[in-house]
Amino acid sequence: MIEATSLTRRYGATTVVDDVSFTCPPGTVTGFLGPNGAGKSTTLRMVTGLSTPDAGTATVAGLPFRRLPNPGRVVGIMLDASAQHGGRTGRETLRLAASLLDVPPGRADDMLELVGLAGRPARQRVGRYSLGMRQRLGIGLALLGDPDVLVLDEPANGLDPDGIRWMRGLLRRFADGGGTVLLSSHLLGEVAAVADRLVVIAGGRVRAAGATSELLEGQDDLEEYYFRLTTAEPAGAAR
Ligand SMILES: Nc1ncnc2c1ncn2[C@@H]1O[C@H](COP(=O)(O)OP(=O)(O)OP(=O)(O)O)[C@@H](O)[C@H]1O
Repeated sequence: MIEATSLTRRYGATTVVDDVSFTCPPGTVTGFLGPNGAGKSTTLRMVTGLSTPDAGTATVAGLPFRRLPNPGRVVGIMLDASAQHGGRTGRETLRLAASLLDVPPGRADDMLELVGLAGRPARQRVGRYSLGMRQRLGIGLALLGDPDVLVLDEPANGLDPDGIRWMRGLLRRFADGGGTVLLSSHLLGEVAAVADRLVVIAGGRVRAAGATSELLEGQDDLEEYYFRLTTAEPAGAAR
């Protein structure tokens, strides 16, 4: 599971993540929602040890990410699907990652199959991939170490409607098998379709958090509800 407690991050005089707390229990998908610049990526970077909080803590499977003995086997991460070397093929990318994680090379091929990149796409250079293909490769990389936890920044970005449906199914099955998923998005409708729980942030502060069914109960217009949540002043904002 993932536990964030009062996470805070400042850049210069600006607090971009302000006292953010949430829990992602095993067996659930948590959607982390907010508009551009809300602080989602910064929070995910703190959860995955890429950025050090100015205050607060984040743990994955009970430990701060940097203290996990074999992090790739515990948590699969996709923060930037375009971060892969463009000169390697999809298969080479996964094979190399498999050797670094010390998983059998055959697992790389299994992942290519799983994410729909087996065959010709596996032999293409990643630099030639569409954004949707990069997202698929990123998911394959995240799943390579057979982790219990997935942390994904905007995984639906660049996927076509079919791809989005595929991604939902994959994440649902992962969670139904006991896994923990935390994924970010700008789009409430898209996330509400798969997430059991939602954490909505704006201006670095949590605006709403809880079970999706409870938060959305009686809300006929998701867009309007989301707009209200993310533009209203947060409770106790005067500080
Ligand atoms: N390295 C940095 N230095 C200075 N400011 C930063 C840095 N990284 C992020 N920020 C600022 O922190 C704020 C939150 O950014 P963040 O990327 O976490 O938002 P986000 O919710 O992921 O947005 P988006 O949906 O656009 O990706 C923004 O105002 C951004 O400009």
